[in-house]
Amino acid sequence: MVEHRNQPSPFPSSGTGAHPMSSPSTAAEQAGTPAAGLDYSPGFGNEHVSEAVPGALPVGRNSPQRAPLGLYAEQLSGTAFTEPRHANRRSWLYRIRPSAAHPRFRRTDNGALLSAPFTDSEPDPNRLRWDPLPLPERDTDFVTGLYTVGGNGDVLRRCGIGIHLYRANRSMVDRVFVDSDGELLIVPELGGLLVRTELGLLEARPGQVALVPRGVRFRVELLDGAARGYVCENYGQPFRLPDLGPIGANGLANPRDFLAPVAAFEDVEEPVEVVNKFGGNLWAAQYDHSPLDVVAWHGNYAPYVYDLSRFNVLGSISFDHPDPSIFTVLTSPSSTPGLANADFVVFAPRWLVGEDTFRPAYFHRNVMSEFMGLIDGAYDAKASGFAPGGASLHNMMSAHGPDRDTYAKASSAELLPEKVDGGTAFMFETRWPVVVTAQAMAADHRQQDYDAVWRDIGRGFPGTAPADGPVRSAGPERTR
Ligand SMILES: O=C(O)Cc1cc(O)ccc1O
Ligand SMILES: [Fe+2]
Repeated sequence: MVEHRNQPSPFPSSGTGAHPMSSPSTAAEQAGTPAAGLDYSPGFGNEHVSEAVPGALPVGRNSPQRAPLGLYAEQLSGTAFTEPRHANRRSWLYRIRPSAAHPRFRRTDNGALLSAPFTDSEPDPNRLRWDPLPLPERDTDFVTGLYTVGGNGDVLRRCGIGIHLYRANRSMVDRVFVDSDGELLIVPELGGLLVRTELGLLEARPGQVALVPRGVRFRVELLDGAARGYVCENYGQPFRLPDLGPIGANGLANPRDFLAPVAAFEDVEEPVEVVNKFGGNLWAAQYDHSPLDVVAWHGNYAPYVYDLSRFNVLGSISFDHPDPSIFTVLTSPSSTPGLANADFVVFAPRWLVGEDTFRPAYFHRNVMSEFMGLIDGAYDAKASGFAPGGASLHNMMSAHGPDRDTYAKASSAELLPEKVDGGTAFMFETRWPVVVTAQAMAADHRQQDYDAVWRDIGRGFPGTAPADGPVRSAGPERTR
């Protein structure tokens, strides 16, 4: 039997224990720490290794007879034990108490947090758009402030997504949330979040996204007075980086820019409410301690934060508008190659140089369903009506694209190289039609006449052949 308790740790001591704020580690500095003051361990899907107290990690094995420092060893599996190595996600946690030491969960109010399938509304073929969700008037923390817009698939079959908004005006206090139904991709639009997870701390501000894996307990604290944003609850396979194919070994979201936390624990022996989303409902249990008590961990199942400004935007340098799949940050695959359960796609600042090209999003109908949000500024395919914090849904096969004003402008613009840097929009694109909840259909902030943005578009034929006017690019003539 090997006794590790008194051996020096072979791992760098990067954690901060009960004092989670500390100066950035070298690794985090190299990767560029978006959150000043927090340590991170960089690399998407890496086998991270972190201990808040030196010697807390066992050496050479996961589950020694007695874990170091009297800690309890516990495996957290995010994929089936037998999934292929490239997809397999699990971490080993070394904690003050085993997670098993908890009282009974009892049903609690779901509030506005709902799960697919939704039975109180019908799939709707109409284009839908919402103004920003008003900020709460009453005390509202991140969990209470979750508001479901729609979703698809089936929460119990681990397929599809839930699409939520959140708005909050206070930090979670003495309570912790865990989503057993899926991982949470959090997209802040207003206000920064400090996300205290079992595996350590993340900071996510507008322009950054945070992901909390299925089953990881966390508490959200507000860094600014109020917070609002979007959440993709992914019931399906965990988000991963998309394959790059002919793009090559680099580009789009680079793995090193994804930052996992380092171990940081709280040793709290006071009542803590743990709210567990399970099977579409909320359940709560009153613990006599904080479950955020992981002193050390290692593995590849971890939360992370990603700064969208790190996205290496690729696009056409000749002509035509590429499909927005080139803007995929993360993809949750289905069992059909190339068919995503969900893609997270970002429309980040970029140069447009296409010759003889209609440069904004084209008119289109798509078998995939497109939910869009706006983090700041404006989206270049919509001249008005799509505000930061707002949302749109272009469901399976619904006809959409540039609004009337955008079309008029872009189809007659002089095609000089142009930087589109007026804002950052994103899309949750998903394989199945999105069913909108009854609450989001009936909501005051839903726009009643989104169709109007395409009204009065004149007929295009017979038209006038473009002369050598501003519509034409300065590029060479092509013959067909
Ligand atoms: O509808 C949208 O605005 C999203 C979108 C953008 C784009 O550039 C091409 C296709 C597409 O669905
Ligand atoms: Fe679209």
